[in-house]
Parts: sequence; C-alpha cells; structure tokens
Amino acid sequence: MEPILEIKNLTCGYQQEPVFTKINLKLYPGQLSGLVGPSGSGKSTLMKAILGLIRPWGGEIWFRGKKLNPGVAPLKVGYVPQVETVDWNFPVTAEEVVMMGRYQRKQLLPWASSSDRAAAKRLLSRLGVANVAHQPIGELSGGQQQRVFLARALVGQPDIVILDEPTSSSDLHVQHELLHLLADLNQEGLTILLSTHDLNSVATHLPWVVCFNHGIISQGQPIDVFTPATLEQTFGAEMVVFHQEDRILIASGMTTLRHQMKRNLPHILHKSKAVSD
Ligand SMILES: Nc1ncnc2c1ncn2[C@@H]1O[C@H](COP(=O)(O)OP(=O)(O)OP(=O)(O)O)[C@@H](O)[C@H]1O
Repeated sequence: MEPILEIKNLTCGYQQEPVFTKINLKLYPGQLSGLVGPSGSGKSTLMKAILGLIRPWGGEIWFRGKKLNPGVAPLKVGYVPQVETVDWNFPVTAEEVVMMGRYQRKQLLPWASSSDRAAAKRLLSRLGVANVAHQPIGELSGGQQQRVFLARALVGQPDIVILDEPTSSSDLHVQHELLHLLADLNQEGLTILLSTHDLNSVATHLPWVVCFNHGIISQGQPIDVFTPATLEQTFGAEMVVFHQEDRILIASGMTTLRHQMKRNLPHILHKSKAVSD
C-alpha cells in the first residue's frame, strides 16, 4: 500500500536552533496514530510543518504521491489545534467556526451556501454539539470547543485529520468520549494523527504509536513499543509498564515518583518519615 503521507529527511527549527533533523515517517490510509512525546519535544513543530504553517529547513513532505510546496497548506488535511492556543474571545458562534473550514476548502466564495450550513449542522449533530451551534465559542466547555474544532476540520472532507493534544485540557470521561469518536471516524476510513503526552489513553485507544523526542525513537503497536526502555528514552524518566492480558498500564517508576513527591509534597514525606522513624 502507498503511504498517504510521507516525510523524507525533514529538518525543522526556529531561529538558529534545530528542533529535529532529517526525520522520516510514513502514514498509511486508514491509520489511527498517536505521536507521543514530552512537552517541547517537537510534536507540534512536526504537525505544523505537515500543515504548511511553518517552513521546513530541509527535506520533503509528500501527500497522496505529490510533493507539497514548503510552507503551503495542503488541501484535504484537516487540523484541530491545541485548545490553549485559540483566542476564545473571538466573537463567533460554534456554527460559524465550523463554516470557516468550508471556506478554506472552497477558497473562492467567502459566504455560506445552504449546503454549507446543512453540512455544518450535520457535523455538529454527529459530534454531539448541535445544541450549542448558536452559542459563542468562548462560552463552551473545553470538550465542546474541541468537538466544534473537529467539526471544522471535518467539514472540508479531509483525507487525514491532525489533532494537536486533543486530550490535554479535558477530564478523563471527555477524553475517552473523544477518543471513541475518533475511533469511529477512523472505522469509517478517516486517517488520523494526534499528539499527546497522555500515555495511558493512547495505550488503551490507539492501535499505532510513534514515540517522539526531537526525532522518532520507535513506532508500532503500543504493546510492542511501550517498553520501559523506550519510554525512558522518550520521556527521560523511569517508567513501569504493567501488562494485563492484552491491556497495558503505564506509571512513573519509583525513583521518579519519590522525586516528584519530594518536590510536591515535602511536608507529607517528612511526616511519614517521622512516623516510620
Ligand atoms: N515559534 C517558535 N519560536 C521559537 N521556538 C519555538 C517556537 N515554537 C516552538 N518552539 C520551540 O521548539 C521546541 C519544540 O516545540 P513544540 O511546540 O514543537 O513541542 P511539543 O512537543 O509540541 O510540546 P507541547 O507538547 O508542550 O506542545 C521547543 O523547544 C519550543 O520552545
């Protein structure tokens, strides 16, 4: 099978500092993949390069067998940005946000047709946020905002959707709902790449993971890739991996845990030491 997206020898950076150098990655049609790595490891930079939002220093990005022009947004690639990076005071309703994805696709007519509105309504309803269609986007919960932005990405009928940290600001229940929704869309044929540092939700919900830290460390199914050695190499911290049948659970290793407790809860540690003395 031909990859839908291929990254060849890609180098990106800011000012004089490279973030990653000569990385290679292939994504195949229908893949649901997680880009996993610590904060500042370059996940957003890689996504922005694919989306044409930054200009790579070197290398090539191929989409559906065609080389993309550096710094130019490819059509048919939907994007859901990190919710923290969006200006929620912008005075638009949820439905208007979705419609923006339609204009980006058409690029010609800056007004909404009735079919545009119908498509936006269908998606808001499919994603469970039709009831907030006419509310200002800034007044919605983080989970609702995320779904509205997912609807905006989907309304252009993309072949692939890229989501930057979709699980970062929501609670566990909202995260699971979103990941289930993405799995359903993937079942219908959508290729999805999302970034996260939440290892456990990725291990549970995603069939393919790419461990990333200023370069690709390992990729494959979570059960094969999430080993203590690879996780330590990716996150620079000791981690323990528990296996139960075909499920895995990842936790900070004891050394890391002790270090965190010392930093965050010195009084408790002190007390328990006194008790044990
Ligand atoms: N516009 C910018 N100008 C200068 N440096 C930047 C810029 N954007 C990101 N960086 C730097 O590039 C490096 C990679 O950042 P990036 O946002 O890609 O990481 P990330 O893995 O997505 O992190 P997070 O999970 O926190 O979003 C970091 O050192 C960051 O400070």
